Amino acid sequence: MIECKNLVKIYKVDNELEVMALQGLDLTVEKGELMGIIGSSGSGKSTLLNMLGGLDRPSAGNLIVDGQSLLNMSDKELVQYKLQTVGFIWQNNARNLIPYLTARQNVELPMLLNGKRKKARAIELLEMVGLGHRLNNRLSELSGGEQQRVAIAIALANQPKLLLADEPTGNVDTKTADIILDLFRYLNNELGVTIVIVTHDMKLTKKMDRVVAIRDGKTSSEILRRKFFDEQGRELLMDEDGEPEDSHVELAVMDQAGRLQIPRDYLEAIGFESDNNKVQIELHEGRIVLLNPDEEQKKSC
Ligand SMILES: Nc1ncnc2c1ncn2[C@@H]1O[C@H](COP(=O)(O)OP(=O)(O)OP(=O)(O)O)[C@@H](O)[C@H]1O
Repeated sequence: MIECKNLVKIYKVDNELEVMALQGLDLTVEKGELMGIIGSSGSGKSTLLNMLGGLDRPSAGNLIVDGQSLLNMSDKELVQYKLQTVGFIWQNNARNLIPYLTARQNVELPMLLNGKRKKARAIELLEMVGLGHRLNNRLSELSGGEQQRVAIAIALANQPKLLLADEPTGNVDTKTADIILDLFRYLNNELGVTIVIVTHDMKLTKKMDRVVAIRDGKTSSEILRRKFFDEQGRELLMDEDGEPEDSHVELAVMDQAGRLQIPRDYLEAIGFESDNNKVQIELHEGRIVLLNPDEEQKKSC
């Protein structure tokens, strides 16, 4: 569904300063996948989502979504792409919603922009997100979690193949966040829509099969759900409460040139100083070992 290769985004600030928000990012997302993206503030998560949603254009690299290259698209094609291929859900749902319209009118609006007005479809979508009983309520009469569900129905209005959500649970409590994630999972199963969710919430990431971590504008690691097997080699399916502590494993992502990012706390554990930019790499009994060169030199004296 998504093929990002060596994606670069440079922002120009005051026509002089350049900020390299994405520094050669690689990412593949399969059709029908529900996956998460995490990373500290400023790592490039929103920039990536904006590129995927066609809200901004990449500076270089390759970005293909549903067979369409977002680098070479004309402005007209980009408008169609935004209307038909992707749906967006923001943390601040004021970007999705119009407060003085009812839930149903809000969902009808994007269909109207796409040249169709389908009352029945709007009702169907609101029922799908569990708001069949709130169709004619104005947005201001709904709770934060309910408003976010209207935002999801709006994002689905034009039957997108890809749903992008930027911190969709950032403004709601933990219980509502769980309900919203369950809703995403339900929609993913029912409609087969591919879903990419940016989140800070590590608890949410524990509920996903795959989470990609971004650091300094690059994919640094992938957190994958581990598979557990019984004595006969059959896969054990866990319910959420029965999941063990080590339900996920984190793997570093290596780029095509063999480069990988080493977590800062690992470097600190070997006494690596941040003003030093070299580590000693050794092959030891079939394992690659990183050593602090200063410590090694002291030992050999
Ligand atoms: N429009 C812009 N103009 C200039 N710099 C920008 C712009 N948008 C983002 N940046 C810079 O690009 C980098 C990545 O920003 P981005 O918003 O993608 O990070 P993020 O991981 O989403 O952060 P957060 O979790 O705080 O939202 C940051 O250094 C940011 O200051």
